[in-house]
Amino acid sequence: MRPMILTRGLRKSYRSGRGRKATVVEAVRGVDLDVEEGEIFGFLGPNGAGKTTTLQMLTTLIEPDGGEATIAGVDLLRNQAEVRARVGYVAQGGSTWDDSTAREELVLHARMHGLSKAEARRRAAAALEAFQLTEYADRPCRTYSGGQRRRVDIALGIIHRPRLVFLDEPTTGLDPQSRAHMWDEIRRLRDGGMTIFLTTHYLDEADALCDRIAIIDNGEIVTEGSPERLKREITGDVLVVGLNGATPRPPSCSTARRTCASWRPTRPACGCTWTTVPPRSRR
Ligand SMILES: Nc1ncnc2c1ncn2[C@@H]1O[C@H](COP(=O)(O)OP(=O)(O)OP(=O)(O)O)[C@@H](O)[C@H]1O
Repeated sequence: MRPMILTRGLRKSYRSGRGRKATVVEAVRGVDLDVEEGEIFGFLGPNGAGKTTTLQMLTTLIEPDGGEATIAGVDLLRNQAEVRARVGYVAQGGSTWDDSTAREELVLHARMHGLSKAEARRRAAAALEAFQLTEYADRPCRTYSGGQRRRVDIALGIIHRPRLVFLDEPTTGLDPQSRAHMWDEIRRLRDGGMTIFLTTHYLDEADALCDRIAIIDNGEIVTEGSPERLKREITGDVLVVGLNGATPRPPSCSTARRTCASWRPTRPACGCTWTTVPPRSRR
């Protein structure tokens, strides 16, 4: 197996404001990742953990402050154009226009990747077929259901047939049936030879879908491994990862850091499912 993503010490801080009022957020604090070719790799963590920032660095949308990365065999810092050509990226917010049809969007994206008109049309038709969208292909995107629109987003992200695709929360907002369909689509991409790196808030999604998972909190990877291994090893009371979009802050813990020994697995009032994982240092 070849590494598809390899990062060492990847870092990113954001500075807002000026002078004495300036604040710095260390969004990603030295992340090491090893993702093998052909894997579905899940990147899990609560709100504000650093998932999107990491994803945006890996897809060249923002520049790291430090560290190294090789993406699909290309040096991220030295050859961003080649990285972009080799990867697909499906953002959280989606990328379709309300008034365009799925077919128009797909043809346009294929053209932007340098394909001829005829080839772009062929690719669009094949993608519509593969994502079971042919029936709706010529209707404006505003008329699609959430699940259909998400399928169009993914078809757009891979129209240039990349070896590696990044999916930012691909199932957020979908109902359980549409989520299950989306999982099937993602597995099908992997079975076709693509490597998938996805972010998610949902532990059940990571468990059902991913070959391996890394959990990030407060800008650092706190644990990684296969879902089976993590489930076997999760015994600690040290870090609580909030699911369903909530950042967990147990009321008894004023520091809300994983060094705080008072953290215990609980079910908070917001109804989130929480889980506990040990930090790297205690594994
Ligand atoms: N442009 C920005 N300027 C300042 N701070 C930012 C910026 N983007 C992100 N941050 C901060 O960086 C940290 C990490 O944010 P990021 O969006 O990477 O987290 P996330 O894990 O993707 O969260 P979510 O699950 O809510 O999407 C957060 O504290 C966030 O407020």
